Amino acid sequence: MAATKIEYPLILINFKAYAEASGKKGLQLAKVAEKLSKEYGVTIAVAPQLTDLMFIAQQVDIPVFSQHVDDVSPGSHTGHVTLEAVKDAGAIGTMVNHSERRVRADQIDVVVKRARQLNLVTVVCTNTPEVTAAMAALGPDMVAIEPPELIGTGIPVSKAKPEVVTSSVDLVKKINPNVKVLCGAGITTGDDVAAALRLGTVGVLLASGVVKAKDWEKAILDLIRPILK
Ligand SMILES: O=C[C@H](O)COP(=O)(O)O
Repeated sequence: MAATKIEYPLILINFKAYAEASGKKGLQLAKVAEKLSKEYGVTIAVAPQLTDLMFIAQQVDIPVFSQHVDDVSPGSHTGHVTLEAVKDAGAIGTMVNHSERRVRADQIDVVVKRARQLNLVTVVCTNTPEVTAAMAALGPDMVAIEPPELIGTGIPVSKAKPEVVTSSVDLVKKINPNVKVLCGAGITTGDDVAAALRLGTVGVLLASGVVKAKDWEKAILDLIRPILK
């Protein structure tokens, strides 16, 4: 049964649509994350592929997020993903507006408000400090600043564009200090995570650095090194 509470710092691993983390392989990766999370007392959450959401949420005791959700209520909406379905699947919450799955600001607003009513945690992805500020005004639990040009490059935002992260953190503090800030794009090593935390974030959102690693356990162990309790 997936965990129902988030503690920070947070390492959120997005499985995207990578073949390496699809179906049973996705479950194996989530199990590795769960094992290391328990062993080292670090919060590691996963965002599996939507088709695997319930399958994985039922079998791991770490927070599980949906990668995306639509702004529709249950009903006549073929091919859409509702917040209710994500909750039924056992997810703690959802990401929304990932740069690979953008949605309109008015739709994000609906998702954030409805998610709050359903006690689901929201992570709104953003691309610039200005957009981060605008999204923080909607009151999600977290925003995740990710310059799209660094995604999947292995060049960490926390080192390559620290000013983007610090400006986002500063703006969010002014606009809605309750909103927590993650950063992502190119995060691969523990040093990248340490840099992200030094810049004022509460954690990272990452994908390829773990999903595409030859040895998942080694990759995650390196990532959590700076936050071991
Ligand atoms: O959701 C994750 C982000 O898009 C970062 O992806 P990445 O870690 O492969 O650069």
